[in-house]
Amino acid sequence: MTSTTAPAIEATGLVKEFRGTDGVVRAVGGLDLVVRPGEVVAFLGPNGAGKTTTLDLVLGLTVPTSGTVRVFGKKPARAIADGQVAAALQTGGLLRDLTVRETVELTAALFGRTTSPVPFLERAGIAHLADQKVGTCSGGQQQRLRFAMALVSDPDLLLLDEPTTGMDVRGRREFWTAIRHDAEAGRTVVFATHYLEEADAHADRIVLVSHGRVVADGPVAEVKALAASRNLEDVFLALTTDPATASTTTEGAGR
Ligand SMILES: Nc1ncnc2c1ncn2[C@@H]1O[C@H](COP(=O)(O)OP(=O)(O)OP(=O)(O)O)[C@@H](O)[C@H]1O
Repeated sequence: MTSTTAPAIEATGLVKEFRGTDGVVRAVGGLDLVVRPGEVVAFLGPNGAGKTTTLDLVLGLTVPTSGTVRVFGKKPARAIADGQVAAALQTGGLLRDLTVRETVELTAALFGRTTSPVPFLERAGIAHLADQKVGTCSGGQQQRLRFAMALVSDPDLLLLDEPTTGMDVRGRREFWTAIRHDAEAGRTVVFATHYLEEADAHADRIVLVSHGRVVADGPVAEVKALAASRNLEDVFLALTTDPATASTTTEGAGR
């Protein structure tokens, strides 16, 4: 990891619209966010709130309709090329016919590294699956593999989209132990989740989004206090509404 004073993420007036059959969907609607190096941030919000789209924008997988996003002061593509950011996304990124070991070796090769895959497999708790074909791994095992792949470049910023979905209890515990260890070593971690207890237990800070905008942002205790509640679920329900009820606009741009 490298040391830098620039924000890990700086999003300003970020907007992303998609053209759909019913008009234009505003997935991200003017999002402002600064994540400082070393923070562990939980990104919460109802289905369709814009979490995945925001992570895609930070990764440069899609371009903003308007607004800007910088990663360690750079355009996302530059930060990725410099190995400063990596992600474990919900789907994709895996070749079914490779083994687990080969997958991590290939990832390392893409970064021009000849490092052994074993430490990454161990940290993701899947060393025992090294010779298993990816296509025969369970959903939770594949999630762990995506995590192992994300660790290969030793990124300064790790983006995780619903990282523990499909993981069993032991998997979750090992995963969060690994994340905490990384955070203590200075890695910035941003994770989108629907598991409020994971945000409560493992994040330093919660960013709650609804309809593509930040509706609450602060340390876990502060966000809970917003609804005079000790229960994060109450805050979530009080501050968010169902994006399915959101109206669409008729103008805008696609991906
Ligand atoms: N490629 C796309 N084309 C059209 N609409 C899209 C596209 N990607 C996302 N959307 C829409 O943008 C909105 C935000 O979606 P997004 O996946 O970012 O939400 P999310 O908060 O990650 O949801 P979830 O919790 O269900 O994963 C939704 O209304 C979704 O249908």
